[in-house]
Amino acid sequence: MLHKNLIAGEWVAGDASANINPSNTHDVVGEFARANADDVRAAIAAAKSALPAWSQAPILIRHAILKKTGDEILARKEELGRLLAREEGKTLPEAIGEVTRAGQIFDFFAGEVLRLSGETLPSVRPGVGIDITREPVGVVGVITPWNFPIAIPAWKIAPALAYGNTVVLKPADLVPGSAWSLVEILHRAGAPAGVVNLVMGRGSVVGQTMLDSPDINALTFTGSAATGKRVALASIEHNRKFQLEMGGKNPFVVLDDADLEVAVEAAVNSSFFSTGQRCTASSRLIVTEGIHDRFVAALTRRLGGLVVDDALKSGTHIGPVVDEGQLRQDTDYIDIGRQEGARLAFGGNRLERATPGFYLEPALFTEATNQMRIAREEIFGPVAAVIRVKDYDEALAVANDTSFGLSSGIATTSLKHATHFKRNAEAGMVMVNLPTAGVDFHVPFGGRKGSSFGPREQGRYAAEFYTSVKTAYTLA
Ligand SMILES: NC(=O)C1=CN([C@@H]2O[C@H](COP(=O)(O)OP(=O)(O)OC[C@H]3O[C@@H](n4cnc5c(N)ncnc54)[C@H](OP(=O)(O)O)[C@@H]3O)[C@@H](O)[C@H]2O)C=CC1
Ligand SMILES: O=C(O)CCC(=O)C(=O)O
Repeated sequence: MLHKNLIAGEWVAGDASANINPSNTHDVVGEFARANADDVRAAIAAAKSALPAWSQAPILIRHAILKKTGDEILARKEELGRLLAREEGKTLPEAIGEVTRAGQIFDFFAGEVLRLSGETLPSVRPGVGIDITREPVGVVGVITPWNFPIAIPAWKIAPALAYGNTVVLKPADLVPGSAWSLVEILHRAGAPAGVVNLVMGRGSVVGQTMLDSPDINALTFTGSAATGKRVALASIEHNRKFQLEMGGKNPFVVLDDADLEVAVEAAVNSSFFSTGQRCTASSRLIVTEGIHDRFVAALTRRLGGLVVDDALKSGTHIGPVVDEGQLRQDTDYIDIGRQEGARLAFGGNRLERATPGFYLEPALFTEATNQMRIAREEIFGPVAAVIRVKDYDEALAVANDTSFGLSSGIATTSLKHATHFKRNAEAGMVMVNLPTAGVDFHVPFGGRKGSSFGPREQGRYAAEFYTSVKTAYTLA
């Protein structure tokens, strides 16, 4: 069956592209239609004409559609989790966790529809009243990456719809299956024609046509810094609101006084779970010298016990890398690390398994410095470098010496250091004795410096991007 694009409420065919399972490249997950530029323009036009009715729709209708969508996602989390693990390569428990998060996000924003509010203030002028209200921004373009195939579309589409906007979604070409399922659920849940449009296909065609359209009023993007820059430049050109979530080079600090077990578990999760393919993953483990050798020994032992295998197999801890291109990027960086003089203390080899897939042993470097490319550039794979430092002050300085600022973590039993780190880490999110990755669905998500641009995503803070504030003055 060809999975078609959804444009103006109709399923529209297009050139078929095969969605391949990275755990087994002989396994075709499904055939998905690729949209062309005309399809994209039709989707944008449909979103524009659906906007007036949707933005005025009774809030109970908007609430019901989002709630129904969230409930169905949660009811089908095992099945959708299998699809996600099969197309992206994260393990089945990780994939079911992501689907669950997507369902919870829809439920959360279904609730937000009923909590929309404004403010009434007195004016400095006698007899004048002021109302401050929020209105939809309009047609929202959503461009998403491959590493969270359902959660990222969910955390962009749910608030867009809750606040009365219409949507054109372009999911990553590598993983259209989960996005297609999400849109199909929304369609059946009653989203009117044109309110949610799905245009699958390549970024260079589908994404670029969205960037070039004067009729997209706001664009929300997650992906690489290079594409983020294109989104920014095109959006400025079109006077469009935009929001970018890009890379990370997140530090995880381990202090002498850390609980070793807590530190190792948080580091393994931060650096290697989800195959290191999270913008919140930690690829810099900054360790003070009193615990350094014990930490490296314990971490290496732990890595030796991890199973890298088919994402759907029970007992797999780390699934495959998403595709051949990303695998090449990971192994290139492993070579770069060696050439730069870091010591490969564990792993880094390509692995053969029962089925042909993109399997890579987790790679741990030691004796790295923060100036090396492996410590400065986003790798986006199961590769981490340990940087030895003297004390907390040096650890904090190294942690902040990066052009990114998404997430930051520390393992310590010292309240003083934990408190100081929370205040002084130059990142949008700080974790104490917890992994740098794996965030809640109901609180703000986003970073600083080169990691993010624009208002925060998720939770109530999402309203900043998806609404436009109006201040009205009335002479009574
Ligand atoms: N912050 C994060 O969460 C992520 C960071 N990355 C980083 O980016 C690197 C490369 O990954 P990649 O998937 O290529 O990232 P991209 O930035 O290319 O992809 C993100 C999204 O942008 C789309 N896109 C690509 N080109 C354009 C364009 N000209 N106009 C509009 N949209 C476009 C992509 O489409 P399509 O893929 O269909 O061509 C995809 O939907 C990774 O190795 C990693 O370092 C990647 C993913 C997520
Ligand atoms: O760590 C998380 O839970 C979210 C990570 C994420 O959003 C990303 O990698 O794009």
